[in-house]
Amino acid sequence: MAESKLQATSDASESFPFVMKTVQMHTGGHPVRIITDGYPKLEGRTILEKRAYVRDNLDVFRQRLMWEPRGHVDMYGALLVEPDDENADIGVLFMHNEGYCTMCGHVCIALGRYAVDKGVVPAKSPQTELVIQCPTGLVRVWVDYQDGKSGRVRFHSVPAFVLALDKEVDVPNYGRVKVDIAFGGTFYAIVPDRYLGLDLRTAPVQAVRNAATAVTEAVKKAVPLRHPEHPDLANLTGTLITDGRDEYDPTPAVHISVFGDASVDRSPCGSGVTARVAMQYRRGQIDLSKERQFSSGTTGSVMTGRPVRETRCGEFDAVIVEVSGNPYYTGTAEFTVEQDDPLKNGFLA
Ligand SMILES: O=C(O)[C@H]1NCC[C@@H]1O
Repeated sequence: MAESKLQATSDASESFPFVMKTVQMHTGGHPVRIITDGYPKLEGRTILEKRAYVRDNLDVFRQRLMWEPRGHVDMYGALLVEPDDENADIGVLFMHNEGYCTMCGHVCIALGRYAVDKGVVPAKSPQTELVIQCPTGLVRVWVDYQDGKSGRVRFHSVPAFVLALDKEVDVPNYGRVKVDIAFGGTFYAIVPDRYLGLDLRTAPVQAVRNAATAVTEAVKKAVPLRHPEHPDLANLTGTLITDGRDEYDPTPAVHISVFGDASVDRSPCGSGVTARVAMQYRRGQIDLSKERQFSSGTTGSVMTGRPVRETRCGEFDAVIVEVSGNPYYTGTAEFTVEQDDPLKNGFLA
């Protein structure tokens, strides 16, 4: 398959000084560090097995690239892997400050553009279609392509569904709070800001980070998650604190996604947009084919979200959601790891 030339993995054993190479992009302000060289060869037949393998055997490589001094608490990475589904053009594992998310929309948007620019699929105007295999499943991607330049990207993720509406959870320091829990390739708790005594328009990001983290921890303790297809998909990635403006409106709805170990998304969070649209659709607040704008409360960057068709996921009524956004290149990097560096494997201060 054409993607093998993009693999970042090799049989080479680790020797120092160790070098890791990346291409850097961002979608809506959130970093996408695409690893192009320096990862050991992965084991595992399926993409979920490969995800488990890197988590259990190669986590130090994530720490070196996501944590300080090469990264930071809000860094995000993408490791390209051989897909195990013949319908996929490329496979990807996602990584952040804490581990390996099963779906990431802002990376799929950046990776769509990157894959077209690298010739994984032949570029076609006005748009080029490709399929990315993510741990959550196959994601269809369309990349605008005009006059030899790739641009805006939209994707259809796996079926999105609601697990719970208005679930009451005790959140230490915030009281009893009603949360929605929805799956947009991974699970999110969704809570309007006023339920937590916040106003997204004025709250300091640190206050949002703290409140969302408290909700995530409380939901993890109180609500058992399940996914009909695989137990590895039953993870709560984080919490979306929203402006509560879920009835359809042509102006952007705002939210902030806090995921992993209290990492704050600069983008509107593609999997979070998918989950929020699934929740809005279930509540009858948005119609099929009506597009809504979603703005990040951190940067003001915008993604669109649109329910496109109903489907099922096991016992759940589900919906396919289209999300779009703009990815940009920010550079390339070559990172060095020296053997005698006591902090060579990274840290979070
Ligand atoms: O866009 C997204 O879906 C992601 N952004 C960071 C956290 C999520 O994985």
